[in-house]
Amino acid sequence: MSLLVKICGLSTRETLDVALDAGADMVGFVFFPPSPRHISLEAGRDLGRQVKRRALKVALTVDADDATLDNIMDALSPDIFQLHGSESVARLRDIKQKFGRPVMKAVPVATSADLAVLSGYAAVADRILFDARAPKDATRPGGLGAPFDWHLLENLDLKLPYMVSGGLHADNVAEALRVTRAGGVDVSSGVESAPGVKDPEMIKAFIRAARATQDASQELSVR
Ligand SMILES: O=C(O)c1ccccc1N[C@@H]1O[C@H](COP(=O)(O)O)[C@@H](O)[C@H]1O
Repeated sequence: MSLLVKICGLSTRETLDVALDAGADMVGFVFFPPSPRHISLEAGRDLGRQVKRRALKVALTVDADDATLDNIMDALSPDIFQLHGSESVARLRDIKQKFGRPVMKAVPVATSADLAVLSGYAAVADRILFDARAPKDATRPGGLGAPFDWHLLENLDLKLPYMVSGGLHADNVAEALRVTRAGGVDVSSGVESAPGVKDPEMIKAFIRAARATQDASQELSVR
């Protein structure tokens, strides 16, 4: 299966176009006011229209209530929800049933004990996103540009598709993919010149570097 590349935290028409033109499979929009990448519903509506099915639209939320998700559905009509808070298995089931969209559950990772939650989520999530666990005093649970120890996923036996994120950038994405064997990668800080400010050249370099790992593995398999 081909590698999924997600560029998250897009907030301008210009950088969204750069990500789409460079071949992002998923474009993420953050609906979480404490984040420097938070966008309004109106911006979500506008950016969502611009996507025109060139990539999957991902709505990132953190422990959002039904009213918030309803508003996001109306504005962005996301293809998938990225649930980046402490949403329970029951809440995932509830969201899927109420909103009829697949869900990608972010699982914070710092030690192997953090993987214990997988058996519960695997029964209901459509995809798992492994992200670095944020420090206790962080203002947000992700988007901090910090990696986790990818070797914790080395012996992972998960039937669901999964992606990795946390501190990825053009120079380490190949190694992250090699170690984790993930089917996708997600980046925010690693393609920014400052928190919330996406950099077109960094977006292009990230997508190029991720795709290069795919080309290399295809080359190996035809030999
Ligand atoms: O981007 C944010 O501000 C954010 C806020 C709240 C939860 C998650 C957030 N971002 C996600 O975190 C990971 C890692 O990001 P980074 O590349 O280390 O900056 C990624 O999945 C973002 O989508």
